[in-house]
Amino acid sequence: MDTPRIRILATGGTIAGSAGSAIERGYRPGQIGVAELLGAAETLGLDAAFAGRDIAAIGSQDIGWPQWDALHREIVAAMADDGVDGVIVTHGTDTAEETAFLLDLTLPAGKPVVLVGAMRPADAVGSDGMRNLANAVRVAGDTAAAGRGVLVVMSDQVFAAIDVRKAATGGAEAFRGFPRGPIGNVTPTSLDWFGPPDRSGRGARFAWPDALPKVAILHAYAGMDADAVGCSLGNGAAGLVLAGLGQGNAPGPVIEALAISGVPVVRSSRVDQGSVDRNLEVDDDRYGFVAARGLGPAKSRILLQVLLASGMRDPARMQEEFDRR
Ligand SMILES: NC(=O)CC[C@H](N)C(=O)O
Repeated sequence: MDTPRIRILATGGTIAGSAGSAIERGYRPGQIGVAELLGAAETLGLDAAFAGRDIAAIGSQDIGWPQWDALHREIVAAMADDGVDGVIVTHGTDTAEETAFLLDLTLPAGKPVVLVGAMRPADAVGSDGMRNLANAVRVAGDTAAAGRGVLVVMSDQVFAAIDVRKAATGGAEAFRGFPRGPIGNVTPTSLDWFGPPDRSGRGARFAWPDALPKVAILHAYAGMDADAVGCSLGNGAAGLVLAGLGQGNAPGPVIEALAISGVPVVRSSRVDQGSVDRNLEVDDDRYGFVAARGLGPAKSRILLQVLLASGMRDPARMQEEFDRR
């Protein structure tokens, strides 16, 4: 293949983070702009041609609608540009799963779109940023990366947006995939996919919304009372996601309050692994709840926001979307 032409959209995060010294513990994410990032990437001698754009320079804990809207617009433009073969988004790791999944729901299968981050700042000893970026270049430049949805590259592994979660607060290998683990292994000089693309030719699942409605996540715990439900509704939540116990459970009074909340309710789990299925201990049919299946709370919230933005209200229709992969 000809030298792949990669567009890099920078948003910040630890991959652009700096402590000012290799032995400094504290650091600030989003300190290194795309020009400097590209300069560093050029020195690696990768077989790729780069162009870049700064979308934001933030820790991803601060990401939200304005950055997502800009990012989506830039990626759509890059997909339509004959001079671009693949897109890389540099991103903080804290909310990479949310951004990746939102883009996954709203972009057509076409050119590869790859999110990449780092767990150690650029000037730390053993920084993982440049290796992850080199790996992302390898993936974004591979035509077989298209048709797999939005991808996340971390620690020599490729994850699909629908599976990926940040599963550890520290260490370079902080990302896991559920229910599928990684769908490929990557190094700067190799790329192995574990199967063929599963989304080839698919259009965008949802149109890009005009805005995302307010949806709250309620984290369940032993002894939880129903206050959180009332607070969220009082603050204008248009939907609620329960980060429930085990299979999406919560104490009886919480379930009862959710049932009469008058807004769509998705039951997910605070547990990292496994799915939440319908009508196991909670009678979803009776209460009108939606079971999150394989999606964790953060991604359940994104999907519920997109469904609400599309005008959907019927829990049965919503369940079909949560059942889809
Ligand atoms: N490893 C990281 O990228 C964390 C830095 C920051 N909290 C962010 O998510 O952007």
